[in-house]
Amino acid sequence: MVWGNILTLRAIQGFFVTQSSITTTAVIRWLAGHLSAYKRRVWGACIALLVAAGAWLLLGQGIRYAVDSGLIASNPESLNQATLGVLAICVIAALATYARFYLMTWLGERVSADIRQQVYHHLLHLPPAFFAQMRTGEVISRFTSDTTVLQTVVGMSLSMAIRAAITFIGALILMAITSPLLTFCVLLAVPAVLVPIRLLAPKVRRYAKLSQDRIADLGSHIDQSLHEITTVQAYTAEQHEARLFSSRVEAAMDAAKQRIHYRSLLIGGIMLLSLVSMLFIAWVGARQVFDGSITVGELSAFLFYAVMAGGSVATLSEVIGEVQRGVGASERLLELLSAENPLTVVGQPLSLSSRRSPPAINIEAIQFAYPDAPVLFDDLTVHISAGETVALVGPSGAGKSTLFQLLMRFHDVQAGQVTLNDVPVHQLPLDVLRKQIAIVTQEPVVFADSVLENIRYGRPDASDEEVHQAARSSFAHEFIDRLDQGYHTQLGERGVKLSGGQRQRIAIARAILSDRPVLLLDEATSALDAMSEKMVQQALKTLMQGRTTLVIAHRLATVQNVDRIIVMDNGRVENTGTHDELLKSDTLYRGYAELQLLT
Ligand SMILES: Nc1ncnc2c1ncn2[C@@H]1O[C@H](COP(=O)(O)OP(=O)(O)OP(=O)(O)O)[C@@H](O)[C@H]1O
Repeated sequence: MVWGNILTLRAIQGFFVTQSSITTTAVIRWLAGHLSAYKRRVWGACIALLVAAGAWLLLGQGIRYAVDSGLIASNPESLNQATLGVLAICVIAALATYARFYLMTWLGERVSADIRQQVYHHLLHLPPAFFAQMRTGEVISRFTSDTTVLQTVVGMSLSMAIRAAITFIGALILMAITSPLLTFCVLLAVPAVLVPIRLLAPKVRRYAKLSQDRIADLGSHIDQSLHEITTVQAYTAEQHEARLFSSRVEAAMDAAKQRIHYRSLLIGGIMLLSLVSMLFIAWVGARQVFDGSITVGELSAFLFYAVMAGGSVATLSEVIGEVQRGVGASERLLELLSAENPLTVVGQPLSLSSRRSPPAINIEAIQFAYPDAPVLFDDLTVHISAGETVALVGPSGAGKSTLFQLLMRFHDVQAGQVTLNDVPVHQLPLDVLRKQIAIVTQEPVVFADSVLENIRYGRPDASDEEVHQAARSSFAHEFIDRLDQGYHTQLGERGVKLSGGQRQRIAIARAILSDRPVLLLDEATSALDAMSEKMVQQALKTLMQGRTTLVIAHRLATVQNVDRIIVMDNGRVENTGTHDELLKSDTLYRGYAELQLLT
């Protein structure tokens, strides 16, 4: 099918917009978009910035007045006036600086918090294939360190850069009023100062991004090794992990060294060029005082402005590196945001005629391969009637779990279609489709939350009593009751405080509570002891009534009584029938049954 081909093509090309196509303009537009939600504070910060810069500039005039009318003219009255004036200017400058600092830091925090939410929301909707391609540790690093860089850049560096730019322009104007000749000399020096910025800033930015990438590698290493700490320690792989980590730390350090090198060059180069220019200007100025074309006060004011202008350029040179770092961090976050979800509704969105009654499931001549993997299903057809309970059996790798994934549309088929009540899944909004299905996976998932909330995950609006009822049906109530704080016991990350069988019963309770018309059970009772399994099987049997159920089971004892068994091998349906029929007609199935002493 054409849509299938288009989707695969996109998936093969990868999820990302390539980094080179994210321009600085796009980054600025993106950040400006976030800032525009807080216009009043942005205006407030700009006004505070202008007032502070203006006050500092006015200080030069105070100095000129104090020198010419006070010092040189030996007039104490003027000197007092000038001192009071300068004091007032200082107070205004300090108040405006407070307002600027507060507002800009607030904006930095706010924007990075908003960006975290935007990126997280986006990621939540990306398909599992994206996370198979991108390591979660890397994603976490982009969240934490890149947004922190942005927070500093928007909150501090950007305001410093704007303040420095305003001060520079203002100082230049006042210098021009004081002495056009000296200002001309300053203007001659400006291009020289810009040369290192032009040459070195792109390098700083490149190495900043590389350095963040290396930090992300560290994040994913920590994430993986600490999550699997039991395996690491069981195989006494601590040394190996430490060595690997150390090599990654060094790689991050190397990238950082390059960034620091170019940043230092940038700062040092600009410093040197501005100081040399200042020296030259002071020399020309002193000669102008000699020939009487300017007063000592004017020269003092001019030098004050020149120092301010030089200081602004130095600030700019420092924060430009930081801003480049922010652009690098933004690029990495924009990359995450550019990842597209290929699983969109194709054509006119349809709905299901009845959301409550169990649907018929049809898999029609599908073709499917995982990205970069050989074809798994080639022309596979499976029909499941409404309300039927069907077991899928077959050797490992036959494609049983993949069928579940296709039913929930975690991947798209490349040809053919999967339908629910004759509605193709690719024409159903994803949430409508997935709200039809309750799944218990091979490795039951338990979140770091209370037992109550773990079960309620299946239906967030369920009452406590409904949660207890679901736990009773999955035979989980008894062990939950024995826990320290019963249903309020916190289960720890990934449910580490529970046994495999207990986790499975929590997952089954969640599925029971969710009360959805399709039930997918992937080895749902494999971790239970014989006694609990028997009880849970009984509970599942009741649950399956009035639902369309697909069960994957390696142990045939658990599926002997289902309506139909489908024997799969190598992505193909080998046979189908009841347990007794298959015992007679299917050698693969009989072989299984004999191994499990069921004959
Ligand atoms: N995300 C993936 N990317 C690439 N290949 C995959 C992916 N998931 C599964 N496969 C491959 O697809 C094939 C079918 O896997 P699947 O998990 O559907 O088998 P299964 O019948 O459920 O096996 P088991 O009974 O061991 O769970 C296997 O060869 C597997 O290696």
